[in-house]
Amino acid sequence: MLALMGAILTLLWIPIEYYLLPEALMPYFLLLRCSVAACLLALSAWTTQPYHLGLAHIRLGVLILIPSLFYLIASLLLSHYPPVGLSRGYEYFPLLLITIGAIFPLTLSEGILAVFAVLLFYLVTNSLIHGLLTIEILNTLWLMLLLGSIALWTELSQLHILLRLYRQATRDPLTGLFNRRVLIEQLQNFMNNKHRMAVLLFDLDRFKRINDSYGHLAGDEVLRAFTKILETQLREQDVIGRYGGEEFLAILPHTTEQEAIILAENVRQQCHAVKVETILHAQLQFTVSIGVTEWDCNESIEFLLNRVDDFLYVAKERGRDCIVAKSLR
Ligand SMILES: Nc1nc2c(ncn2[C@@H]2O[C@H](COP(=O)(O)OP(=O)(O)OP(=O)(O)O)[C@@H](O)[C@H]2O)c(=O)[nH]1
Repeated sequence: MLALMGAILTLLWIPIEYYLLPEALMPYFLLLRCSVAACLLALSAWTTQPYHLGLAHIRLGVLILIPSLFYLIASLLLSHYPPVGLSRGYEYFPLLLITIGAIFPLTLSEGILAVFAVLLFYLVTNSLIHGLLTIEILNTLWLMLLLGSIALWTELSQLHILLRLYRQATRDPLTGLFNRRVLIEQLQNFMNNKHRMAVLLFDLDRFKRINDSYGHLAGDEVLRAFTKILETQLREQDVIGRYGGEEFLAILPHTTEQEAIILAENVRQQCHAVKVETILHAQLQFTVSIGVTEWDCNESIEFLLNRVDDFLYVAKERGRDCIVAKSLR
């Protein structure tokens, strides 16, 4: 969007330059502006789906590089003529460039890199024309650093807000695990990529009784304790989330049913070992029922989730605190 706006503004400035620039320079500036507009248009058309951080960095780099090169060439062309009103306008260009970063939610290192890239271009351009570090160059450098710091602060604030919003949209606030929406998205991603996987559905047993006997805060503590068990017993590549009230789902990529049963059994055993202390210092224990299934490459999410839910139901019917899978029925 920004590149498209830049392309349009670059072209719109041509009639103004036509009246203000020395006639001999006009063909060069016409060619320069058309080339810059074409590059910016190409950049605006270059979109990538899904979002790719590495490519986003390259696009931001190119977005800084195109106007910086434009500034360098325009300044060199104008340096052969006595300063006119228009060339004074070009002096503001690096200041404008350094503030552009403020539009993006950049990290500290990305922001500093962008500021230094523009500073470097400014220094190279002006030392080619005026020689190194005149008082005017130092003055502009100081202004650029000031604006760059403000841009950095804005970039970091934006990033902070975005990350907070992202967390709120994707995480369960009590446990910090992924929410149901992310779990479904992840399942769909694995299915689209035809990844072999196993799915585990956990349901804490008689959880209502825990709430009724010890209070909701104690119930919340149990949910957190179970989250810790899942995080320690499952592997780094596994996707864990809170599926509903006291239900949790885990997606285990590249895992067979047999391997998933072993991991589920570790979780079940660990629940026996953990004691949760309530605010009234009572020690309470809990158990979990688990449904385990493996994805059959041709089935839909609904089929997969219904099957694992059926297995969980059977586990409850069998008296709870057990695992049910196709091979264990
Ligand atoms: N403390 C607390 N309780 C919750 C939360 N979300 C859901 N619950 C409670 O979880 C309980 C679920 O109860 P049920 O669906 O009857 O299931 P259960 O008592 O675990 O019985 P079984 O699943 O058959 O073993 C309800 O009492 C909900 O109020 C939560 O975030 N915190």
